Amino acid sequence: MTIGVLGAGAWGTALAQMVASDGTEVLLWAREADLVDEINTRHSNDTYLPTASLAPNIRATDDLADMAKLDVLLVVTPAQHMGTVLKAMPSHPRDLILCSKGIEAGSGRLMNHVAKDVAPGSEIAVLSGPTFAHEVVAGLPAAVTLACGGGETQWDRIAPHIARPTFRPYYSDDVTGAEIGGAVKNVLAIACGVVDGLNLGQNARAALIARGYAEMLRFGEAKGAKPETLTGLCGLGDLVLTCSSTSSRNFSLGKALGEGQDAKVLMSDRKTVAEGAHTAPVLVELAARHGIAMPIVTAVYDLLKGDDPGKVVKGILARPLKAEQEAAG
Ligand SMILES: NC(=O)C1=CN([C@@H]2O[C@H](COP(=O)(O)OP(=O)(O)OC[C@H]3O[C@@H](n4cnc5c(N)ncnc54)[C@H](O)[C@@H]3O)[C@@H](O)[C@H]2O)C=CC1
Ligand SMILES: O=C(CO)COP(=O)(O)O
Repeated sequence: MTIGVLGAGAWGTALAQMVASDGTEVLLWAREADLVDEINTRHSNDTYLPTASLAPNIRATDDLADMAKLDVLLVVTPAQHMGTVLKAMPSHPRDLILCSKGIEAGSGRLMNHVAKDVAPGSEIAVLSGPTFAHEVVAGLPAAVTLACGGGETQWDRIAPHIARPTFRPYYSDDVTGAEIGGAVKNVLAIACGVVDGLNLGQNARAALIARGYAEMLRFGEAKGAKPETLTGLCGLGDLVLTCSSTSSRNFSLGKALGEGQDAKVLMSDRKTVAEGAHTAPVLVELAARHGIAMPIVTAVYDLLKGDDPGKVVKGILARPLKAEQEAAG
């Protein structure tokens, strides 16, 4: 069984290191030729994961044809580029494990639909959960949802190649739920960062996490996700992690917005990806299409367009009172 990782940002690099930790040979695709060189000669990735000291059994390439020949491929590009990168491959491995967290702008498609369209012969799985790359690369314990479109047969085939003593996947067959958890929590993490940047306190943050989670459940229900998937690692687990720490790029982006920095400047200066900023607009569109109220997601969208944070928060608090468990509204 040969295995590789598509995308050498922080998460792709950490996943490569985690898989390589038992001596497995891992092929890591980076789009930057100088990064390929750096990984192969210095075993580091100073741009995206400066804390990492990579195993020598990780080899990097910038040739997509090398990746096509593998049996299992972890796909870890930013969500908005996944379709383009997969399309550029001459063929596709039998198992594609999608690790990116987002929804395709324009089409509104989840990543498993994007991948299935480009690689109809592959079986799709989704790996998602509370996993900061710098902790995983350091070998600290983490657990994830590994949702297998190919069911238990696919799980039996791929789980041994992902599970390591400090990295614990849990089986699910709910690919949609696993994806929705990761995509929606990124937007909610921006909102929690805003609360932090505005010094609105920990009560407000807890309220936002709980009400944001209600939005995630509502959206998940409309898209056919199982609610129990969203109570798990890829939903609530990841929401709690990213809504509580400046290690999250999404949370940090929100914090800067709350502190009054300009959204356009913040986005144009970025080298790393804050997926929530790309997911928020498309999520607002999808929520409208499904007739679902997602006021926190909409507030994040407004902030990213440049609305005043104080005004947006006032608007959220001034909404009509309602039942906590009401299905919509
Ligand atoms: N960093 C983390 O702790 C975690 C990240 N993720 C997810 O993994 C995915 C990748 O994020 P990171 O590895 O953190 O990225 P990153 O922010 O560390 O690096 C940016 C990546 O984007 C790539 N890129 C830029 N322009 C591109 C283009 N036109 N085509 C293809 N690739 C391009 C860069 O080569 C680089 O690999 C995201 O969906 C993120 O939500 C998931 C779990 C944890
Ligand atoms: O998804 C993540 C942790 O599970 C990483 O979050 P950020 O992309 O906000 O840094």
